Amino acid sequence: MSPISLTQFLIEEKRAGHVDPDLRLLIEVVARACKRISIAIGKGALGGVLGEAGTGNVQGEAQKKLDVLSNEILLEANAWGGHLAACASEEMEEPQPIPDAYPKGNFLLLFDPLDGSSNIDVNVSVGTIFSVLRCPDGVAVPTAEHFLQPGTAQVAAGYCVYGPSTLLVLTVGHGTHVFTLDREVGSFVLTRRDVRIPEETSEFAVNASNQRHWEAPMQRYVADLLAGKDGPRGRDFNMRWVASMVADVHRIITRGGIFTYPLDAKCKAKGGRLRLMYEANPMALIVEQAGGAASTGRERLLEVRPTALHQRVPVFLGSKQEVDTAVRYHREADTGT
Ligand SMILES: O=P(O)(O)OC[C@H]1O[C@](O)(COP(=O)(O)O)[C@@H](O)[C@@H]1O
Ligand SMILES: [Mg+2]
Ligand SMILES: [Mg+2]
Repeated sequence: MSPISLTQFLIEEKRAGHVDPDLRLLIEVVARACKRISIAIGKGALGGVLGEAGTGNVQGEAQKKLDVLSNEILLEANAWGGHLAACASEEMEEPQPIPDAYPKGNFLLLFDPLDGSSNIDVNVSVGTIFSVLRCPDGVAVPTAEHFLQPGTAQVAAGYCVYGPSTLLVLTVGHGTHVFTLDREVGSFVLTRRDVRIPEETSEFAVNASNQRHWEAPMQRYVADLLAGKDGPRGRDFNMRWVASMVADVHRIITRGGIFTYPLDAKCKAKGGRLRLMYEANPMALIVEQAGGAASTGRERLLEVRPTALHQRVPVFLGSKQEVDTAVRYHREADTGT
């Protein structure tokens, strides 16, 4: 069968009633922006895009030049698009409404323009994560409160991973699909349709350097993984940690596994490390649509009621049985059973 492009795939999805015409065009605009980011990243030091920007963001983090550049590329591309009412980003304190001079649409776009920032200067895979919501009816100038919708309200979610090849992973609520950027042609081509994550896994991803700060159930859960076949799990587990969520999640989309950034004493006051609206929620929808599961350790991630645009949450996602197991450890600790 001849490969189909992202455009052809989205036309098929539109015909199937899975996406409306405006959402189809919005996804194409985001994909084109990711292609531009991929080109900028590919230039590396030659393009002067490595290193610090010298500015900070609402998270209190030092911004990398590529954090700022990727944010600008996404804002500019979407300002023109005509499918949005407003954008929100990890790199901006408040949402950015589409300027009056530009055509507007009915969607709200959230993004983490550059995920895995700590890996930019060491040439390790990084990415872009995005989530699409509907703008509530009758709202001309959306503010942060209009974005505070649970993950179940997402109409589309995706990430682009900038690695040896550039991949776009997308769901519009009917399965999860992988597209590869054909750099010669300059377009994304469908390379895996309807991905399924294996239910069981022997691979886990966590920043183990935080271990002493973890809660008791997390300590016990990882101790049993490390005990391997000599412990209660009865088999050996392997560990991976890229420290780019997009790369760690893409490995799970490809061959299974569990990714976790749990609550720990260091990030407890903030509610977690990873951001709900433009990291956890889009990844949770992508993973669930591929047959996996996503939880905070105590509730289904997609059902978390958002209270703030940049709020953080604990994250457990990936192979269903393993996420269920991690949740069971937390439930047992919380209920004393
Ligand atoms: O540095 P740590 O503690 O390993 O955390 C790594 C995590 O932080 C992140 O880099 C946070 O995302 P940003 O790079 O977009 O801020 C995730 O991609 C990754 O999973
Ligand atoms: Mg991120
Ligand atoms: Mg980021």
